Amino acid sequence: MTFTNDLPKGSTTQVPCALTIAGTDPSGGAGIQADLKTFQELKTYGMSVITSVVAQNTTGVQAVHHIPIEMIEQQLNSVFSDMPIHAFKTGMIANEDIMKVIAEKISGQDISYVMDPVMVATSGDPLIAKNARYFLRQNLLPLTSLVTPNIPEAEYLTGETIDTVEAMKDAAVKIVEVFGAGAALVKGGHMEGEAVDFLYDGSNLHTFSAKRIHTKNTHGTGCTYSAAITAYLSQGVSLIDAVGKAKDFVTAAIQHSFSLGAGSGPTNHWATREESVKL
Ligand SMILES: Nc1ncnc2c1ncn2[C@@H]1O[C@H](COP(=O)(O)OP(=O)(O)OP(=O)(O)O)[C@@H](O)[C@H]1O
Ligand SMILES: Cc1ncc(COP(=O)(O)O)c(N)n1
Repeated sequence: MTFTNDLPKGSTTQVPCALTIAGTDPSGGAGIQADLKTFQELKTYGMSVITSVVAQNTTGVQAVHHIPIEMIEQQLNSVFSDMPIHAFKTGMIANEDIMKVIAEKISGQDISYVMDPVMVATSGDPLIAKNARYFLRQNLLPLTSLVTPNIPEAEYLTGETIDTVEAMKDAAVKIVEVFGAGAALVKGGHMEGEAVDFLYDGSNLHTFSAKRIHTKNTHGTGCTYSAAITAYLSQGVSLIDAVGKAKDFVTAAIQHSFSLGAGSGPTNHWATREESVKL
């Protein structure tokens, strides 16, 4: 893929560009902050549209403020009307009204769309309204190139209990074949043993496996993983290679994660740098 189209006036560099549409994390481990750190680390120009401001840290969520719908729409218009976007992702989309404005903006766009179907934070705090889950599945899921549910999210999307590797694979297939996602990556962070994820791309199942790292510092792993996939897609990397490279990125980020804060600490977004210092 080349990036000669739609470059902003005065731009001297051809650069892959990615957008995240998500909520914030002032403690810097998850949400928009994790996404932008990941884009930057992977040398993709990062942009963001904020859906909700979340007061949260490593111990949990303290408060949530949703950005008014008109302001979300304005942010989307600002970016989509002026900037090249080679891939985008969504994270926390808290309610149906926010989902609607995003769906309107992105339907018909021929750009890779990665959905992290964020429902509950690592801390257990809910991040989207329960009644909005159905809308997400019916209206946004069919617009995706890839959806990246963890086990509880895949259980919601499929309506099935997932407690085996076979059930994870079946869920990935069902999310594509029945609910219309472009592809589905069911993540095994919540299972025992190896950290195994299954990708169904509409034709084949692919397995991505890494050794489980024994750490409580996994705040933001889902955000970081989906942002890394989005960054690689923005660079024209194929879906399967993008997931494989992003898996290596998130595994290193967990391996070198930080024991910051009193709860589940953040991952290390610069862990794959050669000069990375293990703290
Ligand atoms: N302890 C771990 N060791 C190695 N890999 C892990 C570990 N925990 C999660 N992963 C991997 O990290 C990625 C994110 O998976 P996970 O299932 O945790 O997503 P998530 O639940 O959306 O993330 P989060 O914990 O941020 O909500 C997956 O590739 C998963 O296999
Ligand atoms: C704004 C926002 N989006 C997503 C997550 C999920 O991340 P995690 O499950 O790793 O806490 C989060 N905590 N905050």
